[in-house]
Amino acid sequence: MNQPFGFYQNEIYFEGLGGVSPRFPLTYGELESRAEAALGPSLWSYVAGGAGDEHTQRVNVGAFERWGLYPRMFVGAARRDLSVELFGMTLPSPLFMAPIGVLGLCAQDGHGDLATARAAARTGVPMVASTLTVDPMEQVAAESGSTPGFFQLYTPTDRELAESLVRRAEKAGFKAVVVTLDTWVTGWRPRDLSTGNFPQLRGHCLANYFSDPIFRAGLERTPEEDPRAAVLRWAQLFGAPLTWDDLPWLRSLTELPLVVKGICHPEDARRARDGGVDGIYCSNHGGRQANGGLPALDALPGVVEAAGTLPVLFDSGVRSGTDVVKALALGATAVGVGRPYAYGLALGGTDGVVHVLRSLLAEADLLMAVDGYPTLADLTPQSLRRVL
Ligand SMILES: Cc1cc2nc3c(=O)[nH]c(=O)nc-3n(C[C@H](O)[C@H](O)[C@H](O)COP(=O)(O)O)c2cc1C
Ligand SMILES: CCCCC(=O)C(=O)O
Repeated sequence: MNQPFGFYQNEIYFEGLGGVSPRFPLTYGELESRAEAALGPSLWSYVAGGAGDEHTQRVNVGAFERWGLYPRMFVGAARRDLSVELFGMTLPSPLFMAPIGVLGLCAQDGHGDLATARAAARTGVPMVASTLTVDPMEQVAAESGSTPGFFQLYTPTDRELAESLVRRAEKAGFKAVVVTLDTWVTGWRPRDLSTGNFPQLRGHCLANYFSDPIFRAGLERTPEEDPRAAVLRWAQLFGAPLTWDDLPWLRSLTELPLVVKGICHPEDARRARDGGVDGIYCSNHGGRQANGGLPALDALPGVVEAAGTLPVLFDSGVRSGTDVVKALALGATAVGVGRPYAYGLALGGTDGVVHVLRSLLAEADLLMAVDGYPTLADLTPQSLRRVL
């Protein structure tokens, strides 16, 4: 489904909904409540939960309500073009799927990363595959068809292992490497601490490590023979607390476009740009890591300015097509959806993810039609007004 988006009117009302299905929820509230029932208490609290009292998570979402889009008339936006250039590729829309570790477990059959990659293939919306997938990255990459996929790296303390993961990602055909900087240690997450529920510690979602020759070489017995020891080894290796001194090494890991995720301060954006990255990913991890209170959307304009000509990817709090449009107007090149697509996966596998993505795109597209913004270039900070 790589056609330009701009035909939703016909698709939605006359052509069998174009992947948007009335079987699935059309409001975020209903999506959330049905996902809660489908996921069950422990997975639900892991996916839906955040750091501290989840203030940051809430303000991430609330920040979008503080902006309003000016409607413009006499524009004749009969056809919209939502396509975007990113890392030398033309994507049909600016939407992408943010990396979600444990995503695999959200599908009824436990192979949600593969189901999501199939949704990427069907929609043209790229998936950023987490390091923490249930199935190895090679299998995830193979399911995404002609839609480019990106690999998200959690940088282990063992550099050889990091290098091996990146080599495998290149070989598997991923088109960019996204290094997540804000999660070398897990944040204070009361919901998970109270239940002792960290799926990774039960050995879930560690396929990329357990299948890795460097990881395996560091074990006395294989993960199949002694899964407990393998999980403990993983926990020791998981996250390197990186400094700016490590950026040249990260840069040297690959010739693929390198993106750094978790940047919210303009000064960090500037230093990353000067350090040779190809993209800046403004995100506060959906409020799961720190409860510092800064909505990611409020950090976006400063990051965009500091990034200069580099593309800026954005996530954290996107719940609707109007949110996508507002993030674009504030300067994002591409906008990531997180929890909502995991909920779609929980409800309906690949079809559920396609539904969520197509609903977001349909709503964004229709907003651009009605309010008179036919292309992404028409969306600028001047298109918005602060309303609260
Ligand atoms: C259950 C869950 C697991 C996540 N795992 C990862 C991960 O493995 N790597 C990563 O960079 N970000 C991870 N994230 C963060 C997302 O990429 C994204 O930043 C966040 O979901 C955005 O917030 P939102 O979902 O509230 O919009 C995870 C988020 C959730 C909800
Ligand atoms: C150690 C955390 C890995 C998954 C993740 O990023 C998240 O749960 O937010």
